[in-house]
Amino acid sequence: MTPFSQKATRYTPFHDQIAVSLPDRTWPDKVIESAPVWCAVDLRDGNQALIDPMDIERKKTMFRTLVDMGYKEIEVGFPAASQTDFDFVRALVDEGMIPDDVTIQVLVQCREHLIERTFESLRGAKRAIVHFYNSTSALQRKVVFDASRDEIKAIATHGAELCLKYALIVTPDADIRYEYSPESFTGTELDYAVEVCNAVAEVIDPAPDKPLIVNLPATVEMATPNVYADSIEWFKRRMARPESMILSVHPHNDRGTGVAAAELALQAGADRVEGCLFGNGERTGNVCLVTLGMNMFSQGVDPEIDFSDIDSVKRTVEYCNRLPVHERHPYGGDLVFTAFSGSHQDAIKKGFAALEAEARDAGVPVDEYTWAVPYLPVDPKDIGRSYEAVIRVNSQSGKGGVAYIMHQDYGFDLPRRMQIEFSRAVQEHTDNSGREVSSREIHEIFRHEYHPEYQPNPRLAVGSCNTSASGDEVTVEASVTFEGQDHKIVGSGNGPLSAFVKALEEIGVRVSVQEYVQHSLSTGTDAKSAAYVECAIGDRTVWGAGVHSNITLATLRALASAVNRTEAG
Ligand SMILES: CC(=O)SCCNC(=O)CCNC(=O)[C@H](O)C(C)(C)COP(=O)(O)OP(=O)(O)OC[C@H]1O[C@@H](n2cnc3c(N)ncnc32)[C@H](O)[C@@H]1OP(=O)(O)O
Ligand SMILES: CC(C)C(=O)C(=O)O
Ligand SMILES: [Mg+2]
Repeated sequence: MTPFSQKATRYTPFHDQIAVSLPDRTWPDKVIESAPVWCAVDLRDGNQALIDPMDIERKKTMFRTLVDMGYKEIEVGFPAASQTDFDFVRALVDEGMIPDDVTIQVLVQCREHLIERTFESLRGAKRAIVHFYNSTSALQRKVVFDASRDEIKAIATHGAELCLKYALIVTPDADIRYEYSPESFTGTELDYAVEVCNAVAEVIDPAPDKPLIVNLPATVEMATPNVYADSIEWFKRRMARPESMILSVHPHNDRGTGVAAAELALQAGADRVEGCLFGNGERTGNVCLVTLGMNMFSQGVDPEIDFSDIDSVKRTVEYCNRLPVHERHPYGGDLVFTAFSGSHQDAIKKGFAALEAEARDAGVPVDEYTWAVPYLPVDPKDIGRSYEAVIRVNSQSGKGGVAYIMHQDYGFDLPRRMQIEFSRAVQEHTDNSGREVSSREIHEIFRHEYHPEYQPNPRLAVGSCNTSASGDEVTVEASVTFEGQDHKIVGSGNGPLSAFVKALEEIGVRVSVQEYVQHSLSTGTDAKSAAYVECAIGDRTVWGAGVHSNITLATLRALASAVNRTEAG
């Protein structure tokens, strides 16, 4: 059997098939500064690639979603192909579902009976784009049509003539515009593609106020996206009636670079882009309209499409297509705003804190302040997603992620060295389980580690306490249980904590406090306080935590929590 490494010799490099030479290209220096004309082809190209094509209810749902998002040109089907597609176009027209600022588009081959039926589907429509196509590629001319260049060009021009004919006969009162696609453009010699499109333009006779859309599909993506961009710029320079022609692109994603191809094509002068939500479509899909639009948004360019509730768009697309959107799909996937790894979590946590501080200093609401958080290209909230899933913890996570969850979900603002200590406890758990640990589980681990009432076999428990002050001196009287014995202990110091440390000496507990932090709990039961103490006890340094509505009791419990984390000595 031929080894895999030698099988590559079966494939012809693209540059040996199609010559694209544009040494004076200008597109690499261009920047996308405004939205193109978008055309959503989910209901045609997307639908023709589905395992189970959409039924009429699904089609209506998809159509409404596309309209609500702001798409103004929507390819709604191939009405001559099936009764379902025909009926759907009829339903859109008859039920008045097409808003005045939206134009439906229908696709048809350059064959008379199909063109006639297509116009029948549009009877009564106010306006539409009739999109006719034939393949022009060298390969298809040979194997599908067995026809010469001139014969293939004649299919296109005859298709254009038939469209004009049936528009007059069937839809004389409608505002019909035309789109022509030299299908398999990427496999077509460029000089020939321009010859065919200019010949079609000659027949259609477009005008600036009624332009012809010339759509150059990467029916199969065959080369790197810079080659597509070169071909678009090359073509645009040679369009016979540039003022009356709209240059449209229709990238597919066979090489996984559909988005890049569309973006470089826009730099190269394309005016319009056809694609599908979340990249549904033939084989590896059409170019993803969500990614393209959101890429613009993330560069400060208004895509003129509303992505403010991306989850609901995703749910609709999954319902209509009966295909899942991948968890890693740009912008919409479930995991794309989630960091599991420690250093990312640390940076995100610091980024959020810095953003909030800068917005506060500038007196600007944080959701209007210039976005800059590491690892998050856009603010998830701008597209209707929450911060809940931004940080998730598994064995790859570090203290930043654990601290973020403790703060975000439970209001605990753990001191830095305590974060390090606690994250070791969480890490031990994730290493043992080998899986992600939920926010609830992290809280549970925290309680077992630090809360005196949950700690296993606590040595020291604080019951009630009284404090009194005289001058600078504070006296604490506390009832405690230590290693099973109840005690009433008293001590004085310059604050309740040092007084309690002193009192504990009465029962032989020696503690040296290294750090003490307290704050009110900002979430949940607002009236409570949290206290954290770092203590040297014997030869160990450990943290303890306490929560109570009384700050002194929270502090004493924190100290007890630290004692409970050491062995009897
Ligand atoms: C790249 C794309 O996405 S293109 C769009 C593809 N989408 C679809 O095809 C979905 C809907 N299509 C269909 O349901 C069917 O193809 C129909 C109903 C339109 C036509 O069905 P049929 O006539 O039975 O068959 P089919 O599509 O195979 O037609 C093939 C014939 O049309 C010719 N043909 C194919 N495309 C075109 C075209 N665009 N213009 C003119 N002739 C064409 C072929 O050469 C072939 O001719 P032959 O029979 O003389 O060999
Ligand atoms: C019909 C055409 C535009 C098409 O879908 C393609 O070439 O991919
Ligand atoms: Mg296509």
